[in-house]
Amino acid sequence: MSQYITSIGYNVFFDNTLAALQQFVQGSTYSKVLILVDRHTSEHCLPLLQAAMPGFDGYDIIEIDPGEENKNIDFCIGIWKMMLDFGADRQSLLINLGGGVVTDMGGFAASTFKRGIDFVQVPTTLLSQVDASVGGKTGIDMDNVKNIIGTFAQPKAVFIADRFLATLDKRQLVSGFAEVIKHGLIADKAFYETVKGMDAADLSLEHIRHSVAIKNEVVTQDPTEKGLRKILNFGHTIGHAIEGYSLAHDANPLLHGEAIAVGMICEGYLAHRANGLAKDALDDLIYTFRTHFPDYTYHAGIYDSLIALMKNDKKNSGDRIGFALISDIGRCSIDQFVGEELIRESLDFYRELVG
Ligand SMILES: NC(=O)c1ccc[n+]([C@@H]2O[C@H](COP(=O)([O-])OP(=O)(O)OC[C@H]3O[C@@H](n4cnc5c(N)ncnc54)[C@H](O)[C@@H]3O)[C@@H](O)[C@H]2O)c1
Ligand SMILES: O=C(O)C(=O)C[C@@H](O)[C@H](O)[C@H](O)COP(=O)(O)O
Ligand SMILES: [Zn+2]
Repeated sequence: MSQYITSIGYNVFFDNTLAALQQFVQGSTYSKVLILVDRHTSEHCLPLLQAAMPGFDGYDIIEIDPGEENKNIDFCIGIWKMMLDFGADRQSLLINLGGGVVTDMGGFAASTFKRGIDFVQVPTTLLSQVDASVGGKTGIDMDNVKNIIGTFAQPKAVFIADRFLATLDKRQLVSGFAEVIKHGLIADKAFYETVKGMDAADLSLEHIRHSVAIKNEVVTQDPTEKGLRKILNFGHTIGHAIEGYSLAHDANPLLHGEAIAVGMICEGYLAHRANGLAKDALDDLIYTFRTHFPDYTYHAGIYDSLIALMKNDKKNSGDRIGFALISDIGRCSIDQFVGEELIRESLDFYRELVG
């Protein structure tokens, strides 16, 4: 296995990762090093990082509460304030040690603090290792709209160590599996066929590396999502709306990957109705997601709220709601605009499917 993948001006390390991080930090001339963690990564991941950098204690820790509900401007202000309190300057480095919430919000905080300081991503969930830490999308949510404020800002490096996954609970692991399956569905049929029947816990570092390689192939060609990169958003127009809605209304809200899995079934239906996806491919996709993910039950009364959330999707054009839709397993089309009636039909389709 190659030691690293080169992305948009930085490397994604997979091998001897924490040693590579140590080399990066201790070989650098940063005036200050700050580490952003949430409460869980502070407990489970920070000790591994500290052990990998023996004798190095020249850093300050910023700790936030965990969870998507905290990926917002209030917590971001908290991060900026802590950076100020610790005396961070333009030559400082922020290490984001955590899942996608920490890497997205930490990347955003770093990319805007004093007009931008360096940051590196040390992803600690499956989801952030296969997807969120790579490609430079950073951001926060607002009013249940996902990632509506953000930047494209590339990290200086990404350090992926699968040993962090040992403390991740099963539900979180499976959530990340949704993005692994997505990468197969949009661009690599053989990979989809390989992983679709696997248990998320059996994914190896090589599967993680392959998943990153698929994403990297896309983002290096289109870093700021002018075209091709939109394929990475398959399942997200409806999935993000469901995630935002669930976050606001459910006692135990869906995780990102769980919502995207529902979104990929609904958008799979749209792909079948409007983009030539064969019925047997749709059935296969449905079987795969329903094998791995819990059903989500909702009633038709929420459709207006979901459509209102979809109207904020970044792929929209004017008043048209934009989608990336697969046309076959491993092939995906961008700039598919679908009318509200068919979107509602896809929501009905899922609702009837799960009874
Ligand atoms: N920027 C991108 O390209 C991109 C891609 C996909 C998803 N995302 C974003 O990522 C976020 C979801 O990320 P996530 O699924 O990693 O969620 P998360 O960051 O909320 O982490 C999930 C939970 O696991 C805990 N945790 C993290 N690492 C742990 C470990 N090693 N051991 C024990 N507990 C650990 C966290 O504290 C949290 O409670 C969403 O906000 C989504 O929008 C961004
Ligand atoms: O990297 C991308 O591009 C993606 O779309 C990856 C998605 O899995 C991820 O959830 C991303 O955060 C969605 O971005 P958004 O632009 O739809 O908010
Ligand atoms: Zn996603």
